[in-house]
Amino acid sequence: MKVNAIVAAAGVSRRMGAEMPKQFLEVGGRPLLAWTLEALASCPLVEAMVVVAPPGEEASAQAIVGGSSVALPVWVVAGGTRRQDSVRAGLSAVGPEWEWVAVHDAARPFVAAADIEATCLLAREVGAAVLGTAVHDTVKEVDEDGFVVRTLDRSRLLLAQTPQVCRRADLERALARAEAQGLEATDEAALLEAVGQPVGVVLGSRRNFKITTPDDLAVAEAMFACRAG
Ligand SMILES: Nc1ccn([C@@H]2O[C@H](COP(=O)(O)OP(=O)(O)OP(=O)(O)O)[C@@H](O)[C@H]2O)c(=O)n1
Ligand SMILES: C[C@](O)(CO)[C@H](O)COP(=O)(O)O
Repeated sequence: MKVNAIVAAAGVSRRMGAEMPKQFLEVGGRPLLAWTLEALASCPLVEAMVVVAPPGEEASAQAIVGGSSVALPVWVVAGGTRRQDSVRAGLSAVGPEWEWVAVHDAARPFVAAADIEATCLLAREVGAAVLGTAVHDTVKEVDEDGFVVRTLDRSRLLLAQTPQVCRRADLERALARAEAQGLEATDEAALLEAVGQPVGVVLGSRRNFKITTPDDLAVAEAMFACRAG
């Protein structure tokens, strides 16, 4: 099995509120995107990557690729307004010789090679797979006035992470269907579910959290400092 990883790195980082998109911020002394590319490249099944950059920032992304230790073929393309637009742009740069793609967030630099591999292998077995974690807190449904309505059964809930792995052709079909039906989704699994594709689950680690807010960035700094020390 050989996998082409589509790295979604075209977001604007509204919740981070920094002076530049978070994927270009220095964390642990290097751009966040560099850590993520190297984490993906550490999985032997990943044999190429497509980095989806904010439109107009392709050169910055290319410079980060060049400054990383990644020795795989890497293409850089411009993304779109929504995550699914960016993934679609990335997918269009993946040639038909690639049967399998793994979509991964640039904002998840701590993904483990073993978890990427397990997600890819489950996808090969069942058609598609997503990495995620169980819910570790009690989950409440709340009404618009801020009062608790009920406590949900969390035993069947999954916090979806990336990578999310499937056949190139299935993702293309799911994205095209979403476009035709005006469906918006925050991850690939939701698009695949909508076309009836079963999606298996690999339970991974909370270390693979998505750097979303300034608090997350502080946690990431501490984790990189531990790794270096
Ligand atoms: N149009 C978009 C939106 C998001 N992403 C990517 O998808 C990943 C997960 O998205 P998120 O963390 O929500 O990033 P942003 O969209 O940048 O953040 P925010 O929602 O706070 O603006 C990120 O690596 C981000 O760069 C993307 O490639 N293209
Ligand atoms: C794909 C994702 O990382 C899974 O958790 C997530 O959905 C990305 O976007 P979000 O807007 O932060 O939900």
